[in-house]
Order: sequence, then structure tokens, then C-alpha cells
Amino acid sequence: MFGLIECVVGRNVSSHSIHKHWDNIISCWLASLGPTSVKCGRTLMQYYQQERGGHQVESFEKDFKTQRRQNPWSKMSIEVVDFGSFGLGNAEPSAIELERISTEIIRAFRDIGFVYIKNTGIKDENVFEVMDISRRFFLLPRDIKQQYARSTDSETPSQGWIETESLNPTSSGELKEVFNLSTISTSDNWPVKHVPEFTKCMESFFKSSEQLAIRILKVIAMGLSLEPDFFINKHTKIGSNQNPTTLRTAYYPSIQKSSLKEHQMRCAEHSDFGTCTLLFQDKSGGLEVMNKSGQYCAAPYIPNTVLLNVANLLQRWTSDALISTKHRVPIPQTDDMLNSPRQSVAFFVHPDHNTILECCDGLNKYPPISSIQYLKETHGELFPRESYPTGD
Ligand SMILES: O=C(O)CCC(=O)C(=O)O
Ligand SMILES: [Fe+2]
Repeated sequence: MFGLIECVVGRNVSSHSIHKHWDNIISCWLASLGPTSVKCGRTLMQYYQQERGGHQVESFEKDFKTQRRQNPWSKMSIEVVDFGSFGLGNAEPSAIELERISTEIIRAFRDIGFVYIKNTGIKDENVFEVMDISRRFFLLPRDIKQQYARSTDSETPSQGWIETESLNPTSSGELKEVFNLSTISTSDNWPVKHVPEFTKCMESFFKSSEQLAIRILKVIAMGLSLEPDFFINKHTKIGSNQNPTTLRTAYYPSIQKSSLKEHQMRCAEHSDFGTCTLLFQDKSGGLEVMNKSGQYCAAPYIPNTVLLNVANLLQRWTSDALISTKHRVPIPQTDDMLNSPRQSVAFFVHPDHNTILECCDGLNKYPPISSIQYLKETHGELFPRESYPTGD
């Protein structure tokens, strides 16, 4: 799209015909809306405002909205739910208010599997602190980071630094590195010498994310007409080696176009494994979520929100009533974005290893299975050991 813009503006044509070209471009573009449309839309809107005067903006907005209605990707807009009354630091709100929150979240979970929640008590400044401190780790030399690499055959197979991974085996490798924290209050495997604040900052963010996740588990249960503690009781060992819940800080370096492999992504198409995920993106955004028609649309950064999504195990647990939706982070389109590193922080919520997952509607669509067995069967490469601690 931007190539096209430069190409047209670069031609020696009258201002009238530039506008005509723009109208054509916009019509074509609107007719073939793609994943980056939202961002392009804003840029084009600015063009209209700056170059053509306010009178055009109204018609542009009208066209844009009409086209959005006609295009399947645009049918997926991710709702923003206000969690303020139940945010961290607040006591439990009234039953009516809890019902509103749970109804709104479950509606989004049934529909597209993703929802933004705002006023959670976790602020952008907390998120950016994790990103700033972890970036200092990611910028260390490789041989130092290797000392903190995860070991998949340990009891905590996700803990530590991962240089590169492929969430989707058909992808050509992902352009990211990550550091995972799953067991807190263990003194080993922290780069204390190099980034002294790293441990404290990650552990503190882990604890706030866990507290928020517990509140979210409550509203999910209520929205499904289950006992409010139904899920909470199965997530009691978060932060220990009996539960694989993981806080992940991810660093996506800037990209050299010439070294890109075919179909390579920053984060390949996948769905998450566990109960649900809390995702925090930096201001550059970049995440895309698949809609029901199989098309990707942008799930941009929205200040002071958490992007919450259903993961595979919760889909199975709810007999597919809640949807674990595919998502990805593709290679950005503009040179500016290619030259900018990207960061995100995710909290992957999982039940305790020994939880027996039985379809919670009682209809037994899927046979009961323990949570750790499910992970071993679906992601054996990440959980290769014969057994993992369960506390039984
Ligand atoms: O970095 C992101 O925004 C998304 C990462 C993600 O989806 C994942 O690691 O599961
Ligand atoms: Fe994911």
C-alpha cells in the first residue's frame, strides 16, 4: 500500500489528478481490505484531513464504514470491556456488576475468543517497565544469555531464555527471542550480575498478572453458569513446578529485509495452549487475529488495556463453546516498522498439572484427561519427560 502511495505521489501529475488517483486507490484498497487496513485507514484519513480539507473526511469515513460492513474481516471487531469495578485493588463489586463483566467477556469469548479489558489495575507503566528491563537482558551478548537458557527436560521446561522457537512447525522459524518465568522464588537461572532488577520486576509482574488472572477465572466461571470458584480451584499452584503458567517477555529484533525467509513471521500462526492468555503489546502493536472467515485482522495496542484470549485447553474444557482463536505477528510492511524492534509480554494461564479436564457442561464431548497429560499429548516436544510434579 505504501509503495503504491509513493508511486502515485511521485508522478508528475496535477493536484486534481492526484486526488483522482487517490480516490481510485482508496476504492481498490477498500474493496480488498487486508490486515493492515486499519493502520492504512488512519494514514489515508490524515491525508484527507491535511491535503483535501475537512469536507472530504465525512465522505471518506462513510465509505470506509460501508466497506467495512461488506468485508468479512471487518466483522471481527474486538470488544473493550471495562473491568474497573473488579480491577486489582478493588473489593468485589455488586452481583449485577460482576454479571455485566462476565456476560460481556463470555460473549466475546464465544464469538471471537479475544477481548480487550481496561482498568484492570495493571497499568502501561508496569508493562513498559518489564519491557525496558527485559530489553537490557535481550541486548546482552549471546554467550551470556545462553547461561540462562531453558532446559526442556527439567521439571520446569518453559523456564529461562529461548533463543528462537517455532510455535508452528510449518513456519520458517520466528524472528523473536523470549525469556520465560514459570516458577517464582527460585534463586537459580537469573542474570543477576547483568540485569540486577530483572528478577524482582518479573516476579512482581507475575504476581499482579496472577491476581488478575484469578479474577478473570471467576468471571469466566460465572459467565458459564458454573460455581464462581470452579476454575480458581484448579489454578491453585501457579508459580510452582506443579503448574506450567508462564510469564513471557518477548523481544522481536529489527528486521533486515534481505535476510527474510519465505513465509517467515515474527510470530507464526498458532493458538495458545492453556486456559487463557493475558497479552500486553508495546505501542507498535502488530498482532493479528483470525476471524471466522479465516482472514486476519489487526488487534492493535490500546493504551492501558490487556488483550485477553481463550486458549486450547479452555476450548476443550467448554466443549468448544469458547473459541481458542489463531493469531500471529507478521513481518511489518513499512521500513520504519521493520527497523523498529517490537516487544510484548504475555501471561499464559494453565491449570495445575493434576487437574482433570472434564467438559464443564457435563456432556462429555471430550474424554477426561489430566492437564499435564493433555500438554504432553498436544505439545510433547515441550513436555518430553515421563512425569512432572503434581503434588499428589
Ligand atoms: O507477541 C505477541 O504479540 C503475541 C505472542 C503470542 O501470541 C504468543 O507467544 O503466544
Ligand atoms: Fe499466542
